[in-house]
Amino acid sequence: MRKPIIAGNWKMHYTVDEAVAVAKALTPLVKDAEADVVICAPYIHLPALVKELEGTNIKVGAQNMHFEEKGAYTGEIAPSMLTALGVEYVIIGHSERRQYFNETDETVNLKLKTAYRHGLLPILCVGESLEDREAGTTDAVIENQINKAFLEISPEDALKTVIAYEPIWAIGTGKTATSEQANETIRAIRHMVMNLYGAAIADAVRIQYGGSVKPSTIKEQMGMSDIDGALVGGASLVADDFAKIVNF
Ligand SMILES: O=C[C@H](O)COP(=O)(O)O
Repeated sequence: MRKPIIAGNWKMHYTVDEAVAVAKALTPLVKDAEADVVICAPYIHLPALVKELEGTNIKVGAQNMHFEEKGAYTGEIAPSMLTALGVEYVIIGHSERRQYFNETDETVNLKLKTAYRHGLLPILCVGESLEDREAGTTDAVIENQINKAFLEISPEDALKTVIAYEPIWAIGTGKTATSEQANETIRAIRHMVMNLYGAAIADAVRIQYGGSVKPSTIKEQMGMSDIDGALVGGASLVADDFAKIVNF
């Protein structure tokens, strides 16, 4: 039985004070959640959020990190900087990083390896563009992302990964993939994981859906056979809305 996991990705929103206020409002609303709850916030919010959420059931994640341990990488953040704060999760390979910041399948693979080495739990994002979907290449595109992401990664580490399936055309557009579409692709991803690691790991690995998830869509999505949670952008910014999603 896979435990659901709902993660909010606050992207580039809020000042530190605003972020803390949302976290404070969210805490009592999700305290009895059956799902794992994570908030992935901008780097400068992380110390204050870890402090605010200490002793609650809400975990804190980063939205990216560098794959190197340290060095001359101006503007970057090393994994040990995150773990030293008490950050537990890190999003790797979000489509916005792939699209705007030259994230490649190779850097995604390097970042995953670094995350495991530091005990950070990665949320690995994969997904197709609208052109891919219309061309009927969705599964092939995602299989390539999955195979390259997990290159030389052990089954034990693979199991720690949360995979987020995010069709790029559904992110921030209000166009949600239908629950059936999302479930079908997530089932295909599970099959890809099985090809790499066998049935036991494929059955156990948690795979989220992301892309315009809202309080009104989550129940049906979570009722699907293979959807184990959600990576939520816009609707995670408001405590009431995110709580409704978490408490689906
Ligand atoms: O990381 C979250 C996803 O990009 C989804 O964002 P969204 O819920 O605003 O569509």
